[in-house]
Amino acid sequence: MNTTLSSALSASGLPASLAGLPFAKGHGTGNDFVLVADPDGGREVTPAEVAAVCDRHRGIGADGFIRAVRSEHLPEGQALLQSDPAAEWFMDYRNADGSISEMCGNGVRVFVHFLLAEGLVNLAEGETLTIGTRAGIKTITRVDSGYAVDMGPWEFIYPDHAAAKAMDAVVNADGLEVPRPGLSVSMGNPHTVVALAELSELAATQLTTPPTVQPEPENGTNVEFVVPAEPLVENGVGLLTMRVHERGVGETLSCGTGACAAAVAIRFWAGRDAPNDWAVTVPGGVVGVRFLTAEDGREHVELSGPAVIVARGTLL
Ligand SMILES: N[C@@H](CCC[C@H](N)C(=O)O)C(=O)O
Repeated sequence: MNTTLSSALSASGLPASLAGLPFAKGHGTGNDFVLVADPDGGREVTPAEVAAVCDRHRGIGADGFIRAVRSEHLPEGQALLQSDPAAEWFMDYRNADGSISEMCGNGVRVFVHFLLAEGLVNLAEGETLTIGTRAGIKTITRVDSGYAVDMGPWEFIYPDHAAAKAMDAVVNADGLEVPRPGLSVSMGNPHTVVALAELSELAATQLTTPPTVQPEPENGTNVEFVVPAEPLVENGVGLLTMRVHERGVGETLSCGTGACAAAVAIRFWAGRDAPNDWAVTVPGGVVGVRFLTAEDGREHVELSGPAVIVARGTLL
């Protein structure tokens, strides 16, 4: 046995550096996270530590790892405090493989729910809170069904190409009969959205191996396969069903930024009469997406959905 490695592990098999660390486990529509409070920023985590904790067989198991740090203790957070001194808390988000992502839409709701459960913030229904993320400051409102997050403006990853052709990528996945056109959308993090005609096609798509995307955005991409309902709109709400393969994770039961990107792409393809309100059904539940004109005069995307904490514990 490699003595260096074994001495770095505790009896649990987790990195010894993690022993004694208190954590919570939570999820938003089945997209699950291990959460750790590190108010003073003294507990930086390595990719190997994150991957060990998120391991579904030998760790706690999760799609992502979230560290709650006071913004003043991270360089990224300090920069954000200049524009919003109220953004006291920073969501330090990692994918299950230890890689950093700029943003996590389900994670941000669970993050705020965790801050509340830990007594680190107060937030009554109808009140808002700003928090720092690597995709900038986000404003979260506590609503009766959970949390509504102003995710900010969406963007095309390849603006000229997308506007001209309505698609900018070719996507293939096991189970698809032929490669499909995709549209690359940034919600702070990268997404490539593919529309499928039938739910049977969505079910046949295999996401145990990553889809291929040509061209792939520079830092990789999350890939959403989306079936628009027929008819698309019911009572003013656009209806979508989606599965996702997440960068740094694999297939997940839900992806909040992915649901936003899916609504952006389908609304773009649907044209002028497409609605501003969308309900996106994912394997883990339903999230809401709304397009609204924000105070800055730009179109923002609002994501809403539940957040749950299911356990607290201590790593051994
Ligand atoms: N599940 C998240 C997205 C997490 C980050 C993603 N895997 C990436 O690498 O960009 C969500 O709810 O948005």
